[in-house]
Amino acid sequence: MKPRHAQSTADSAESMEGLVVAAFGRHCLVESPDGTRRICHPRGKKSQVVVGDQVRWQHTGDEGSIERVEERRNLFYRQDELRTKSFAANLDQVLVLVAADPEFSETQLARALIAAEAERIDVLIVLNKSDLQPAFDRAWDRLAPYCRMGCTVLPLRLKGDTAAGSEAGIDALLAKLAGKRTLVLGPSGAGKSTLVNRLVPHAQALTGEISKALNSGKHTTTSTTWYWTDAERKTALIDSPGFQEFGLNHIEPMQLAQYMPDLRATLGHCKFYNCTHLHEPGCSVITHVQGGHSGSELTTPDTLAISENRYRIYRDLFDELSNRRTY
Ligand SMILES: Nc1nc2c(ncn2[C@@H]2O[C@H](COP(=O)(O)OP(=O)(O)OP(=O)(O)O)[C@@H](O)[C@H]2O)c(=O)[nH]1
Ligand SMILES: [Zn+2]
Repeated sequence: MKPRHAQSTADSAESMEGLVVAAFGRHCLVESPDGTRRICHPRGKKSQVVVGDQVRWQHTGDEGSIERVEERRNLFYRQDELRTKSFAANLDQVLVLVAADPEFSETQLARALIAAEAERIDVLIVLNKSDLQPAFDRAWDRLAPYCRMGCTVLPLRLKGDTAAGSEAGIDALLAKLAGKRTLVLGPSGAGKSTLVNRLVPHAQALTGEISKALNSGKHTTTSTTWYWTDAERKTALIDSPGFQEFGLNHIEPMQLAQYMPDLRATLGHCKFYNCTHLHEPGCSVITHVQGGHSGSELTTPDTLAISENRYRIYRDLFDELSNRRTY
């Protein structure tokens, strides 16, 4: 089930507003508009809060009890056969950080972008380690289809071996983040911790404090954390693990092409209204796949070209989602 709108019956006049900035099991940390933070517990067994939720809460001694979760603008989540994992709610954008090295998985990237599209959340792709050549240029070329389909793709260098290799691209990135709530995802080794530490002073200390408060001193390496990058608390980075194993069980296979902007641009002209775009004759998607699956020879450059890799990802995902087990 998709926990889009968890609500309890109580809505007392004494309740106060707050923002969920960390969640772990049945505890969460709620920040008041004045910046103070307090451990709260959701009331009722079913109500579930996620980082980014706006809530109404009441004092219960030193802690608080969550009375109500406000309706979510969006909820970014993944779902595999066994469970649903919510990353965060009410996001302005998802930033996928990949690097020239280690080589990133395009399938993983595509999955995260599809999950964002399905919730109508903007995406931003950042390619880190521009100091590493020729790996960087190769990775940049692999991202060309993403630029073509309308994603913003930014180059970045957070570190380098030489003096000349100090940071670059950070200003352009900051401009994209300003005033927004951005979930940061990325494969291990891409530089996610380096980025968070660069943009959030004292991030490590803060994470330590949160773990201690929520998890009685143990390290919660698997939880999602909210950071303000500015004293005014206008720009937020939400750091979350879980880029690997990005399950899309919540996506209907027949909807999949709608969530892939390059495929979506070619929709509406297939011969069959219920075309799966896998093998049907007269399929407008297949016509635009680079490498010519349709056999049709286009004489002018195809502005709607779909890369072979992107189409392969579509086919594999369609197959996976059609064969998923439902409970
Ligand atoms: N050459 C180069 N190395 C970088 C750059 N940015 C980060 N690194 C290095 O890449 C390595 C991985 O960075 P981390 O920030 O630990 O990566 P991470 O994504 O948090 O990875 P996990 O901790 O495994 O999740 C570190 O050794 C960083 O110093 C860069 O722009 N260029
Ligand atoms: Zn089709």
